[in-house]
Amino acid sequence: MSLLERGDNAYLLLADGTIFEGLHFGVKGTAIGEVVFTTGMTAYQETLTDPSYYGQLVTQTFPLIGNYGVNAADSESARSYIHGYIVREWCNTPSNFRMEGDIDGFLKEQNIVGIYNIDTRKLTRIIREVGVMNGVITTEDVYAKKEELLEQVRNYTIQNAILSVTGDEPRTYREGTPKYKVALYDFGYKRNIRNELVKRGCEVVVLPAATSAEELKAMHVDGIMLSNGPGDPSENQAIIDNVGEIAKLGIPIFGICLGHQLLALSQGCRTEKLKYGHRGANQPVIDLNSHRTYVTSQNHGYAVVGESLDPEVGTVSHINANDKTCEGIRYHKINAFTVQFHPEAHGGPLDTAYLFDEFVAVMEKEKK
Ligand SMILES: NC(=O)CC[C@H](N)C(=O)O
Repeated sequence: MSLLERGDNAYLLLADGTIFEGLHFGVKGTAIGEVVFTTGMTAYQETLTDPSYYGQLVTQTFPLIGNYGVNAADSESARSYIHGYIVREWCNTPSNFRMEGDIDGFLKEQNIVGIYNIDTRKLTRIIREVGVMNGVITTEDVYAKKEELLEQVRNYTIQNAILSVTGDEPRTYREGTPKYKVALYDFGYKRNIRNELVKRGCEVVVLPAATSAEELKAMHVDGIMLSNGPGDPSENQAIIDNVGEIAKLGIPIFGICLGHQLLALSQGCRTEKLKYGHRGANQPVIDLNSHRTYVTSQNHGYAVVGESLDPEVGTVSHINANDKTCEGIRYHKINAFTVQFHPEAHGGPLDTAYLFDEFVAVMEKEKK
């Protein structure tokens, strides 16, 4: 019997009432979330462990997932925060010299409900046409419980996102004799952001999201990294106010994704929800200064409204080549630059890793 014919039933019910019938992998149960798609053809483990996916049901547009297995080294955080996983087909005979297990085992270990053998192309087309919507994966009889589930699905919102994923105490990482000390604000950070900094001679102190500007000041850091993270950026007023205070310290700042959005909000910008977001490893981004286009890794559902940026405060430095939304800002009055995409990749191309070099160069200049 092929993998596609085997196993217990699972269902995906969307907020608009559409039902997909599939089979279950991972754990059994019922999981509600916002259904989003990612177009990354590889790096499923990095996707599963990127805390920015907190509260979402993630579907992969690539039809075969799991063929190179999973391992401890490739996780982007200590655990997975996604609510559910949706694929066309998963591979139960993975093969790779680095593998330590398979995707089904990984989902079971992480307590994640998965569904496979559904038409993920059809699902993606619905999301692209209608926009991101909530849904539920269940291994129970969806037809018997449809109305009850629909009510829960329609009332679902991602809440307390940052506080659900941030660490509870500062942690320091270094290699050899570091030259710079960087505070990494953990809004749900991906490990490779930390690694890219450590690799460039930084001692990285990962800080809980609520660490105040005053506490930070006492640490005498050379630079501040504002991390990626989950949820609607505008729903974090206390953190946005704190980021505004942090920006006043005069310490060089580099922000990625949620960090970019939070800094922009603190500087008077607005954010908006995109129809279906940018998630994948081949998003084209134009650097408006050099006119070069970079292929970038992305995972976001919201964006800073470029027009809401006061020209005295900053300039939009990058835009998305597809929908022209804001992908980066250079600030004039504070020593900061931020990007909506992921220069740390994992997965995806390393085209924009040079931004970490730029951040180090800014810190070096400030030191002198
Ligand atoms: N990767 C991120 O930092 C995502 C930021 C934010 N949660 C969004 O969806 O837009």
